[in-house]
Parts: sequence; structure tokens; C-alpha cells
Amino acid sequence: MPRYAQLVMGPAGSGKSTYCSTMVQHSETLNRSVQVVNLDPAAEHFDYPVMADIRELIQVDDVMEDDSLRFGPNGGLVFCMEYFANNFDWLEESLGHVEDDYILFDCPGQIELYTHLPVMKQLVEQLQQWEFRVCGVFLVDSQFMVESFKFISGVMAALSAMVSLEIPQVNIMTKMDLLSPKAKKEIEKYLDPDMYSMMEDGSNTIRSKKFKKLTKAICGLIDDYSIVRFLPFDRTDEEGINIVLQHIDFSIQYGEDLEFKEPKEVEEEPANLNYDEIFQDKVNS
Ligand SMILES: Nc1nc2c(ncn2[C@@H]2O[C@H](COP(=O)(O)OP(=O)(O)OP(=O)(O)O)[C@@H](O)[C@H]2O)c(=O)[nH]1
Ligand SMILES: [Mg+2]
Repeated sequence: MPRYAQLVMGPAGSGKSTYCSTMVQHSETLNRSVQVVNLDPAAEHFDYPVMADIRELIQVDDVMEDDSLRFGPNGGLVFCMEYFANNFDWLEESLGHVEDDYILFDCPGQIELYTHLPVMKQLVEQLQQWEFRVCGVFLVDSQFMVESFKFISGVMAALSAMVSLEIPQVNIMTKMDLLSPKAKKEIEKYLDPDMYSMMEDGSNTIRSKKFKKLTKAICGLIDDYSIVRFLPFDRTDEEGINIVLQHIDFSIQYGEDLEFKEPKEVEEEPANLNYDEIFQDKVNS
């Protein structure tokens, strides 16, 4: 039986840890067990119970304090993640092996992990070897998506994770509850974007003539192949959270292998009932 994993990725502060705790709470209401692994060696705050925490293996502060390494916060994080990739047996031990496990991996926010460093790809391959079906969940803060040029750079960030990890990926715009009603209306066009008209939009902020051709080619490619789409995520909207979860479940075929549960049998009538006697009583009366 397979196990299931969501790799929760996205830029710093995009809402990854909040997404994980929201999903855990939501799953509880559905009677589903979802666990979280913290993979951020610099994490300070999160409010979900962890099944494993990378900080038990290595911490950024320890790496930065090491005089022989002399790393800053970002170099320190990269070192930690490479150390993690060389010690996947720690993860294997922490995960154990429970069939049908559904695990969220709360990843760090450094974007280079998803663009050109090999560690996340190595993690995906390792999880697949352990029979996990893995879905990438890429989060972008909706407040940084309400203008054409910001949207295109968000799309490119999501796309580079998709290309480098080669797994199904669901892209999400977070913090929808923080948008003003005007911005909420404005963002609708980015949830189902027509990239061509976005380019032609006179009010847009893509002004540079020099790069217009390149931007147009990128927009055309994304539009023609429907490569990137975003789902809205408002942590206060249960129905919206459920739609996101359904998309992810569908991409990793969660539920298809679950064992079919027989419906409860209706209680049989007591076997010692003698219908002839009852019938006779009725005839006599
Ligand atoms: N209102 C609102 N605030 C949110 C939402 N999601 C996250 N936040 C806030 O945004 C901030 C960052 O959220 P985190 O969940 O810590 O983001 P993160 O991506 O885990 O951040 P790093 O791990 O530092 O990269 C916190 O103050 C959250 O409370 C949301 O859906 N709505
Ligand atoms: Mg976090």
C-alpha cells in the first residue's frame, strides 16, 4: 500500500507553516489523520504537532556558530539541507512505516532549494523509493500577485519548482482573507488567467519594450499549454480548503486504494419468531 506526501513549498513567509496547521485541523474535522514533518532547520514558530523535526538532526544556529564553517543564515541553511540529504536514514527512522500514512512536509522558504539545488529532488526520489506518492504544493502570497508583472514572476517561481521536481504540483495563492474587496475582484482574473490579454492590457505594468517579446513568448507558452494555475486559499473558508485538498488528493490518487468498508448490516429479526402462530392468533381474534 502506498503512502502519501505533500511537499509544502514556497517563498519565505508565504504561509507554509500556517497551511500545514490549517490542513491538520481541517483533516481532523473530516476524521482523517494527517501528520506534519518540519523540514525547516531554522524554524522558530509553528503550531502543529510534529511527527519529526529536522532540528533534532541539525540546527542552523549550530552551523552558523561553527568557526570552521563560518556560514551566514542562508549558507547555513543550504549546509543543513545538504547534511539532511546525506542522512535520509534519520527521516526513515522517524517516519516509521504505517500504511496509508498521509504526511505534510513543511519546507524552508529559501527559493534556491526549489530552483537549482538538488536536495529537494533527492528528497522526492527517496520518498518515492519508500513508496510515497508525492505532490508538490507551491504557495505564493496573494498580496504579491495582484499585478501582471508580479503574477508572472510568481508563475515563474512555481514553474521552476515544477520543472525541477517532476511531480504533480498544485499551486496556491495564500492569505486570501487579507485582500481588500477590490483586490479580491482584481485577483479573479489571475486565478484563471488569460496571459495573452494580460500582455495587451494597457494598464499593466509591463512597460519595458526591450523585454516585451520575451515576456510575450513566456506568457504564450504558459497559456498555450495551461501549465500553471493557482487555487485560492483562505484559512477561514472550510469549503475552499476542502477544494484544495480534493485537488491534491486527486493528483496523488489518495483514496483509490483504501479498503472498501462494507455498510453496516441491518439487524436481522429474531430467528425464533413463529409466524404461523402469529397468523393463527390474528385469524382467531
Ligand atoms: N491573515 C492571514 N495570515 C496568514 C495566513 N497564512 C499565513 N499568515 C501569516 O503570515 C505569516 C507567515 O506565515 P508562516 O505560516 O509562518 O509562513 P511560512 O511560509 O511558514 O514562513 P517561513 O517558514 O518563515 O518561510 C504569519 O504571521 C502568519 O500568521 C493566512 O491565510 N491569512
Ligand atoms: Mg514556516
